[in-house]
Amino acid sequence: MKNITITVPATSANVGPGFDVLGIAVSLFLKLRVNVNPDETKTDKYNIELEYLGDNSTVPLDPEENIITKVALHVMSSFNINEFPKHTKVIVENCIPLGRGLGSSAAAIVSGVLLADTLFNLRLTQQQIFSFCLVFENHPDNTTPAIVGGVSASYVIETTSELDSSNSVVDHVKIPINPIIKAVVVIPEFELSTSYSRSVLPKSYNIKDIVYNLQRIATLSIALGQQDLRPELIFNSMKDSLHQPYRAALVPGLAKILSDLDYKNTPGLVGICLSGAGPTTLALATDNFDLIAQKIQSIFDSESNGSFKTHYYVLDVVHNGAIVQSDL
Ligand SMILES: Nc1ncnc2c1ncn2[C@@H]1O[C@H](COP(=O)(O)OP(=O)(O)O)[C@@H](O)[C@H]1O
Ligand SMILES: N[C@@H](CCOP(=O)(O)O)C(=O)O
Repeated sequence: MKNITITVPATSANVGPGFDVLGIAVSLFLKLRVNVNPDETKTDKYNIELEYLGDNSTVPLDPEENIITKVALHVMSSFNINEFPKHTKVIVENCIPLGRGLGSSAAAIVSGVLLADTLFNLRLTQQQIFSFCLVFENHPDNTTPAIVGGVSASYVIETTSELDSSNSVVDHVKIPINPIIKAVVVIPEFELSTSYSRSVLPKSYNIKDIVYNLQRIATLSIALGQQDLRPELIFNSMKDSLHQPYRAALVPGLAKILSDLDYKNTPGLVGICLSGAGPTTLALATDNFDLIAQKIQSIFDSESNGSFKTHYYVLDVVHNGAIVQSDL
């Protein structure tokens, strides 16, 4: 019997102005416990048996449909491998809420690539891992920090087309973040798929809005790592004019949260934005974490007329990214 554990963190993409560029790894995890037992007689499709712990009842278990195994099969097929080793059992423990803007799909994709890599000792380079992930999620702002940890900025080169990212290459840089900063995420109890939340964005933008974000992404990438944090600099740098204004209609309360809370009226708060494609909000903070979360929750409550509940976590930034432990 051989055992592997793959752990991949949740990620909060965009961090305000960095649409499809910036992401931050935070301490909620997807964990795969894998064992390979060639003596077991049971044969499932592709030799793989999947089991989810907890409530992930909407997730398909068919290996061709499930995102983790689908990604692993894709990676394997590019090495002419068509089935998992006999008999492979994967137990999935997922603490990343689905469809909430915390990178659950990115974590699943990364885990699928690492699963294939580890089972078959493919020795994929980090660049190959990035490229395989891009086939399934054509913006690298979640997958990069899920792989490398911390806060990262990524760009894509050699994209052949929107549909075929297999020849694309991702490069990235890690952005220092002051260790006193934590991530307060307030999570509405409804799902918002990333593809739907992308569909409401305009096809073209006014140059004023583009410059607004360019100015902020540059200042934010330095401001986050400064030893003497300047809350006003981070707060103003985390504003956005490319996606949040359009997504506000999908997230009741978001507009008021972004306009009412600031670093002056909420001590400890250094910046606030939509997490990924939503509906979660991300507040970066140095103190008063629970109070900040409760303030955000009360706006969600009043603006949604109680039509949905929320819960929150105070999370650490995860500096190491995905981890594979294996006795293979
Ligand atoms: N651990 C997982 N196993 C299988 N499918 C998953 C897993 N995590 C996410 N998914 C799939 O990804 C979908 C959510 O992806 P997406 O809309 O991009 O939202 P987000 O990545 O922000 O959570 C889920 O509805 C589910 O289909
Ligand atoms: N840049 C993407 C990020 C989506 O993140 P997710 O966690 O919601 O999948 C976007 O804003 O669409």
